[in-house]
Amino acid sequence: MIVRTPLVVPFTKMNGAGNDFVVLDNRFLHFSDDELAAIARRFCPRRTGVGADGLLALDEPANDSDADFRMRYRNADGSLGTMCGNGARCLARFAVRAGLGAEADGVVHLAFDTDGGPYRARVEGGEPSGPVELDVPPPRGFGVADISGGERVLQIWTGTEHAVVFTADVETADVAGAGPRLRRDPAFEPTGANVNFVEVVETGPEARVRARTFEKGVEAETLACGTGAMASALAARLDGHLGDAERQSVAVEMPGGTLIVGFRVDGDEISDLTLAGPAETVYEGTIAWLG
Ligand SMILES: N[C@H](CCC[C@H](N)C(=O)O)C(=O)O
Repeated sequence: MIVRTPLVVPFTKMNGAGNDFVVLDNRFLHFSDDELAAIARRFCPRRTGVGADGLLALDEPANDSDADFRMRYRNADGSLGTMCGNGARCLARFAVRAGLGAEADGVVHLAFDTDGGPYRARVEGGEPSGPVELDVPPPRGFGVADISGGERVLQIWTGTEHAVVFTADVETADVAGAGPRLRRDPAFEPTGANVNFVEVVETGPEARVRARTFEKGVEAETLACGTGAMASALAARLDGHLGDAERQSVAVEMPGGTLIVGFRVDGDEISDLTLAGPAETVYEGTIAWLG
């Protein structure tokens, strides 16, 4: 009989507005991309694993980067997510607990690299929860997607691919039906897209929308999606639903909580994009990894 001893791996369970993650300090674990994908597939399932929408790994930054850390993200099915807005907010809080960043007036400032570009975070003091705000690189590729069925769907890249569908009532939107269909539409090949259903509730400089997101890689609706909240807010503004304020704030109400998206608009140029919302540590544990 072959007896193998599992590697005991410490992890932290975190969530941002109910979008939940298994978080590893990979500076000491050195898991490869393939290993992180396999760990996500093994431990993200809710009945046979820890239960999470994705896996976050905190890594050393590249040698030529002066960031505090590098974020790596895997969806629950092991696929790569180039960026995860809620995950980034959680990993920033995790990094502060690991002693990274510089404090000024009770706020810790961090810079980190992701597969979707360089980010900055401001983490407000206190544990285990509190607001974390991100400075986000500008979005790309806003436009009407060329969907096979001919329905009107917008697309925008906010660190990862997003589709946006406007609806009069987000409660009754067909997230479980239209979500997986649009997610695999040829218009979004080769990566596929996360699909956001968005209802505009209040217009103006301090606007409010309700949104629900079907996430690729989780292949289900999640309780909140940070890059999806930004996609929803930006598409609502750029598609003409919110007005013409130069400085735009949008409260994006998702099933698990509210995320605040801010940006500046000059014609169709977007700058100073921010994403803020809660990030919470729930528990610490160990997982037994047999490789
Ligand atoms: N929940 C994440 C998005 C994960 C993106 C992922 N599902 C993908 O694009 O593969 C967020 O807060 O932004």
